[in-house]
Amino acid sequence: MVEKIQRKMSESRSARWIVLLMVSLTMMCGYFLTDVLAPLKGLLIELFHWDNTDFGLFNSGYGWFNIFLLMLIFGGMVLDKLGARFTGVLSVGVMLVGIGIKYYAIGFMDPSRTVDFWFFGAQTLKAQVLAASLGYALFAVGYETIGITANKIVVRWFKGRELAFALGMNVAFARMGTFLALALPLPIAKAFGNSVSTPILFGMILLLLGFLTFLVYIVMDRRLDSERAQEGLADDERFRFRDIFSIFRIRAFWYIALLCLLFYAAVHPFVKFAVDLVVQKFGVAGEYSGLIPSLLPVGTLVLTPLFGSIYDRRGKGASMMIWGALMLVFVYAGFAIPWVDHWAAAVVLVIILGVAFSLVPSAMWPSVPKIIPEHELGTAYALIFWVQNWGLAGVPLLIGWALDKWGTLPP
Ligand SMILES: NCCCC[C@H](N)C(=O)NCC(=O)O
Repeated sequence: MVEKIQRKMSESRSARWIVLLMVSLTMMCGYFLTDVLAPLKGLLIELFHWDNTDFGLFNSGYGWFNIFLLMLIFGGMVLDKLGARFTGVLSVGVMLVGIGIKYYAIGFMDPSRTVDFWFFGAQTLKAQVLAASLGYALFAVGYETIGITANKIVVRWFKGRELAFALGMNVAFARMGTFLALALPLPIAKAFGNSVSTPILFGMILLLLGFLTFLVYIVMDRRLDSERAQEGLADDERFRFRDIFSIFRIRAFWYIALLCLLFYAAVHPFVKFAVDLVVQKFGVAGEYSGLIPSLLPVGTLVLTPLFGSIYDRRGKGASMMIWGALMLVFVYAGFAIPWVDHWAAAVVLVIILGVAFSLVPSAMWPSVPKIIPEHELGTAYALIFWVQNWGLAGVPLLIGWALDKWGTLPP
């Protein structure tokens, strides 16, 4: 009996849910670290004299290597060529080095030191901001690559079964990471005498635990491979560089990539600046300011798997994405109208944003394997993330600059 269960890994329901849990925990730690500094903006300004542009620049660092050095696309190709196990370990390693640099910059560098350099003209920057941004840029390479790796793993284990629900669960874990990143860093920093670096250290320890859970996945995935090899079902179709061009020729791929760019560029920067928005526009007192933005990931925790399971049963992915996009327009119109300034309006808008932020990802990610073959999936997800990263990097920079230029309150 035991032997039968062991041999039939591919059909074991519990095996695939354990794989999902292990990989999702790794991702959750990455998501925590991505936004760990978001609630600490006030402390960065108070203790290190960062301004909005510094904060915007730091956040834009997220895309520097992924976009300009094409690291994300290479990550996708490595994934398709060398497999999810190798790519996952590499990604976590890169994340740890990047976050280590950021920890050093925030915890040990002199905040008043500046550096002069040339980049489209003479520039002077705070050395601490530059080092933290470079660390963040490196971290983001590993983090984005683990994102596409996780998607490919879930597709491998769940294709033909409850795929959208599983991808939705994976996103839900990620959102839990974002929620913890909004809720925990400030209390942790305060508990350690206003130490901005301690929450980063806490995140690094979490990521090491996430690495251990990834190792559990590796063991199970190896067994699945040997089972498939015994049954003569080994995945022998290999990715070739020219497959990129066949991905480019699929029109639906471009629609998804474009929606991904516009949608995520609107939502993720909101997470970074949301605390500021509820304080300054909706007049919410400082200590409660993290609560309203944290409703966003909490709602998506339940809704993303729910919408995913609806998608598994009924389809209609395109309609779900269209509805999500329309809701987003409504929400930002509400944020932009000056007389909509009651805290209750902020709560309602964030809840609607949460519904939109569940609808679109729960339909978008499982739509990709419907149009792209599995051996090109890593590269296809990477290309979509690459397009998306332009927005993730550019919009925070734009917001920081706009706040410094037109913000009515001092930074
Ligand atoms: N700060 C999180 C950025 C996540 C970017 C990533 N490329 C992604 O889109 N992941 C899927 C998701 O829905 O978060």
